[in-house]
Amino acid sequence: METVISRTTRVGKIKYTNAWPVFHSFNPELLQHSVELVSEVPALLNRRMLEGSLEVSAMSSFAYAQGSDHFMLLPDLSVSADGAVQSILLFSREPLEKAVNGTIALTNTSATSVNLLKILVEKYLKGKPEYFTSEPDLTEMLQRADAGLLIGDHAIKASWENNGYYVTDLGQLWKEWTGHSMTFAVWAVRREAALSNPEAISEIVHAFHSSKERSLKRLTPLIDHAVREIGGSEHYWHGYFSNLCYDFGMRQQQGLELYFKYAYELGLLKHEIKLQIWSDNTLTRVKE
Ligand SMILES: C=C(O[C@@H]1C=C(C(=O)O)C=C[C@H]1O)C(=O)O
Repeated sequence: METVISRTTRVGKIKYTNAWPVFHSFNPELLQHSVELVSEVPALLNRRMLEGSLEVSAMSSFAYAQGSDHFMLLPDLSVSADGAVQSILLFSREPLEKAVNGTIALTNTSATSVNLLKILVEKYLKGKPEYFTSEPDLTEMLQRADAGLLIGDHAIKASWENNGYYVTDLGQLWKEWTGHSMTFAVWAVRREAALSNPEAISEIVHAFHSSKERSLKRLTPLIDHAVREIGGSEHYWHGYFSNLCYDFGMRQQQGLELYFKYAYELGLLKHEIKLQIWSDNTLTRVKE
């Protein structure tokens, strides 16, 4: 674990399209404080946040919970879905009821969704599969397993292929079972950075909020970029970005708290989680 807190704030960016609206207009060069942007899949950002080599990051909500003593959540930022999400998908050779008693390959890029799958399988579907972790390659996964879990752009691309697999959207299944929204990613700051560099964190939070607002007001630049970089149609991406929710209000918090409760009950999390949200005011109080 690093103990030196550099004055440059290292900020992690999820490199999947689902997080683009918060990052699209987030330009470190326009900020007064020094910011270095690190673009990676969620599992790597999670590891770096937990070991302390990033100060701020979008990360798997499950990984936030694992290290919640060290983190505060940044307000009103998340990647959530109230129902189908379109990019957290279980592909199976057999219908779901059968697949959940076979072998399931789990992408090594995720933390939230692999544990969401375990919760759904164990508590809702009453399955007893064997799991193994794999690179996010569906063909390889299904050579060894009955089903494979993909997230992000890997899931999106696989959903476009006419591969004949059964496809289960975990956001939809969660909603069907619990009636709740599901939060896959949150934005967090390490506590020591929030205390030692409050002005930088405040500037970064405001920059995220204005990027999000700008993107959602005008999706066209993001849609064009996604079509160029990933493929698919404008119609697809318009639907995808409009369907996801980037807020972290009561509805999202309640869904996430339920997910953490179930994860704790199954022993996937070692302790119960109380959401702690950063604000300019809290910091003023802490400093007094
Ligand atoms: C909506 C998504 O949410 C992602 C899922 C994550 C996870 O499972 O750990 C982490 C970050 C999110 O960006 C997605 O990847 O499609």
